[in-house]
Amino acid sequence: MFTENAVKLGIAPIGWTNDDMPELGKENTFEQCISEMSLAGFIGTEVGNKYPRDTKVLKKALDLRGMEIASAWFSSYLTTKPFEETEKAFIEHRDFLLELGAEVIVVSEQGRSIQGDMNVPLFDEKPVFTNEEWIKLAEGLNKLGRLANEKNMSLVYHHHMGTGVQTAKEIDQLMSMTEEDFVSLLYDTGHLYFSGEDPLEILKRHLKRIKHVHLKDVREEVAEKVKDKKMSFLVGVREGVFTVPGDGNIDFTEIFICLSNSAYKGWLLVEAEQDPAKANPFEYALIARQYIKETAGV
Ligand SMILES: O=C1C[C@@H](O)[C@H](O)[C@@H](O)C1=O
Ligand SMILES: [Co+2]
Repeated sequence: MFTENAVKLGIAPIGWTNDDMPELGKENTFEQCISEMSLAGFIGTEVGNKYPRDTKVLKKALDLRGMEIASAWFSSYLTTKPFEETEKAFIEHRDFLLELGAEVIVVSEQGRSIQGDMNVPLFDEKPVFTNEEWIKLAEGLNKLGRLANEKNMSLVYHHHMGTGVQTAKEIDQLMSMTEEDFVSLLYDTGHLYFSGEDPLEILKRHLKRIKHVHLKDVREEVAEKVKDKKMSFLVGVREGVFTVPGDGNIDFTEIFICLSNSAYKGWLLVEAEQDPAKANPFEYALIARQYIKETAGV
């Protein structure tokens, strides 16, 4: 389905050790994590909290396994902190990724985010940005995107549950308020489905802006439970709302067809945070790899 070399397959470390809840998978080492990724047939990864920060050490460990860095998450606070603070941290993050050879920088606005609050009900209390916050966010992202472009890199914005950019309407608003030369979109299937959106519809609508893909599946019955029982995002993750493609309720067939028929070039990165004590990360990486082979032909 995908033409040769159009996409690269990666997997995030969050199934092995969870940066948002470091107690999940604390026993799994960095070396085990990247070895199992490679053994399961992936050639890339994003940076997790156990990865060495020394780029030479990190690159050597990855090179030994034929792996590379696709990107790493950056939390912006454009709506709540002075721009200069976010700018300084962003430049450091950009330069770290540049040294590692990454081409995209994942950015998610965390001003008033509830994604890290263990006890705040996800569906009742997500932030809704005011006009003033939207303007700060859009203007700030345009500036950060310019800084990314200076190094031939792209800023890819991560819409996320529990943040001010979660729903289809909010994604549309962000895309319309930012400049396409500076702000691209990270398409995360799991966050869209969990939010109650149609991932395929968003893909078709913003295809031209999408420069990075997170493949996450959702267990529908757990998503319903999170909503009904007013659980937080993190409790939902612990309960198993997310899983690897092929193991949940999203049918990726049309998604892969749409991406492969487009000009998309870049990473398809499996990202399925769940409790590694319940879902063995290596076993689930193999399930994902097999599903992608069968469904996307790569
Ligand atoms: O890209 C992501 C990074 C994680 O830290 C986050 O919580 C997860 O849900 C995600 O999509
Ligand atoms: Co993601």
